[in-house]
Amino acid sequence: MGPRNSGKGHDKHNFKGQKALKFPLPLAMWDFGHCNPNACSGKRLERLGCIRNLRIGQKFKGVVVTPNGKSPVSPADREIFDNGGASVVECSWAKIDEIPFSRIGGRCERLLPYLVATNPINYGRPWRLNCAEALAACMYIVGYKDEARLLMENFKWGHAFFDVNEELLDIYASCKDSDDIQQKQKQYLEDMEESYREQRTTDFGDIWTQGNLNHKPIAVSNDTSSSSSDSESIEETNLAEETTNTREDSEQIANEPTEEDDDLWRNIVRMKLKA
Ligand SMILES: C[S@@+](CC[C@H](N)C(=O)[O-])C[C@H]1O[C@@H](n2cnc3c(N)ncnc32)[C@H](O)[C@@H]1O
Repeated sequence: MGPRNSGKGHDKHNFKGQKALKFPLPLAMWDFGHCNPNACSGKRLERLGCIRNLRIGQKFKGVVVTPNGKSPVSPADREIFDNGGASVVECSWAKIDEIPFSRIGGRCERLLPYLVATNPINYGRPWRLNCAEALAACMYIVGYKDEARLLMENFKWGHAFFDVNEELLDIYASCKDSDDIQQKQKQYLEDMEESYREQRTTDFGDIWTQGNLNHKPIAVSNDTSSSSSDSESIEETNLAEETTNTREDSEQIANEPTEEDDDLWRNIVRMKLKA
């Protein structure tokens, strides 16, 4: 489904001297061309006329959603968003080391708080959102909830992002600033970890009634087949392999857990998705 213009009051957001985009808020990206055009959410948004390209060396005056940020985006960034929109860095997670962060970015560089990817490549993986998810999360948190949903309507799996993250997104959107978000995020993660550990204790208690479970695989509910039937899906498997083979990049995102934690968190997410 193509983007709809959700209407009033957004004309002022179109960039001066730029062709009006087919999305009501100004979105932009630095595209490093790492990803297959058929599998890349940023390129898809570009094809649909929802996002514009930035040059390397060009700074962005709105909110820059980037692993190079130091604090999470929050409702306190609303004014900056209104003055310039939001941008992302379209690149492969595997090649994030190669990004010349000093030549891109802007004055408002932000991380995203804990959220779970639902795109077919990184489904169920915390922190590692694709460009469309990252822009939608930023819009939602600063208060453009309808526009965030509108953007994700361009992806077959887009609704899942809100199915999985809505509770958290609403918590973040109701925060005052990034400190508040960090506090709420910490509390949320601690609660989730605790309920996961409790659940595991219960499962362990039950284990004696289930015979030998050695090597029994964990039931994983991250089947992407149902969501990978759109045109982007053909190359996604390759990209997924590329991504999972380069886990050493995980420390690139300040809040991202270590590889051990990553497994823990994926299990927690699975538990939550099954609940
Ligand atoms: C690394 S690219 C991967 C793009 C992917 N190939 C796609 O199809 O969209 C994702 C971009 O989204 C933003 N992003 C995603 N998760 C983020 C997070 N946790 N914190 C900050 N930025 C994030 C960053 O701009 C990042 O460079």
